[in-house]
Formats: sequence, C-alpha cells, structure tokens
Amino acid sequence: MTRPIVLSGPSGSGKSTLLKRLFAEFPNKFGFSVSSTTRSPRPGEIDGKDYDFITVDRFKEMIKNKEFVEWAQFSGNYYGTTVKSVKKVADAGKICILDIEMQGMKAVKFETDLNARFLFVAPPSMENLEKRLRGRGTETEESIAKRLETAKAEMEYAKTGAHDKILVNDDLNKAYEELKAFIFSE
Ligand SMILES: Nc1ncnc2c1ncn2[C@@H]1O[C@H](COP(=O)(O)OP(=O)(O)OP(=O)(O)O)[C@@H](O)[C@H]1O
Repeated sequence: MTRPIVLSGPSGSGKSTLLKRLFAEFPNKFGFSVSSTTRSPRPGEIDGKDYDFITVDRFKEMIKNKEFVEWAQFSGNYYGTTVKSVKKVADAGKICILDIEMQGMKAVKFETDLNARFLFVAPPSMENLEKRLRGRGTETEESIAKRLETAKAEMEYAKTGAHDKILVNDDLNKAYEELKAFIFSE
C-alpha cells in the first residue's frame, strides 16, 4: 500500500497553498481525503469538495459508528477524516494526503495502523504567521488570536521530533521544492 502522507502545521502556515500547487502539477498522482466539518462554509467553498459540511448531530452519530480515522474539536467546531474518504483515494490508485491539525496528526500516528509519513509545515516566525493570517482576510480578531495560541502549542510539539520532516515555509518556491523532495523520497 502507498503510505499516506500527513501534512500538519499552524493555521496560516501555508498548507493549502502548497497542496494546491502540488495537485496542479500532478493532477493524477495525489488525492485529498475530503474532511468532514460542522463549521460553516467560507465564501467559495464547495460541499463535498473542500469539506463535507455536516451537522453536529450527524457528526456525533459518525463518532459513535467509528467512521472516523481521526476527529477533533478545534476552534469551537468539529473536524474529522473518515476511513471511507481515505480509502476512496487509495481505491482510485492515488497517494492520500491528509491535511489535519495536531490532535488528528497524533491520532493517526498513535491510534491507527495507516503507517503514514508526517510532514510539519512551519511559518518562518510567529510574527510572520500573524501577518499571513491577517493578509488572508478570512478570520475575525478572535479567530486570529485563537489560531495563534494554538500555533504556539503546535510549534512546541513539532520540536519533540514526532514528524518525519519540518518544512519552514519562508520562500514559497523553495518550500514547494522541499515538499516534493520529501514526498517523492519513497
Ligand atoms: N511562502 C509564503 N509566503 C508568503 N505568503 C504565503 C506563503 N505561503 C502561504 N502564504 C499566504 O499565507 C496565507 C495562509 O496560507 P494558507 O491558507 O495556505 O494556510 P493553511 O496552513 O492552509 O491554513 P488553514 O490551516 O487555516 O487552512 C494565505 O493568504 C497564503 O496566500
């Protein structure tokens, strides 16, 4: 089986930006497992493509049915990755890339037998991260503060060596080349 790749790192560190490039350059090689969430769609997000947007009741039912590879409550909402969505990618003969936060990354690492490889995307600095979060224009002040607080814990955890690689997203082109080198090293 092709080993799944788990991409994690602070909100705003550039995971989506890097993955967008990767899928554009290799449209047939990789697959994104679609996450389920109880948060509201942001403008432009498409149900079933960006996320499966579901109700809290449905989410809890799925937890009970053990449908998730991992799930977490984060910034006041539920997020999860279903076993089904990971299998769907593998069934299509593609490498599954999981874009998930710290709790989910730990769950995949310690509570599943997926044998995944772990990549952490770090911002050049906390100041830079704040700038990017503001620049993205998608967050309220409260949301930015929450994300920065969470980011501190994530950066601390990355120092423990739990990931196979830490990628500092300073220069985007350089970070993208490093991402590809890691992914194609298997
Ligand atoms: N290397 C870079 N240099 C400058 N800006 C960047 C770089 N990488 C990403 N950005 C910008 O930073 C912002 C956050 O990036 P992005 O949305 O990809 O983060 P993310 O890690 O996917 O966040 P989330 O986990 O909240 O989805 C975006 O506006 C993006 O355009």
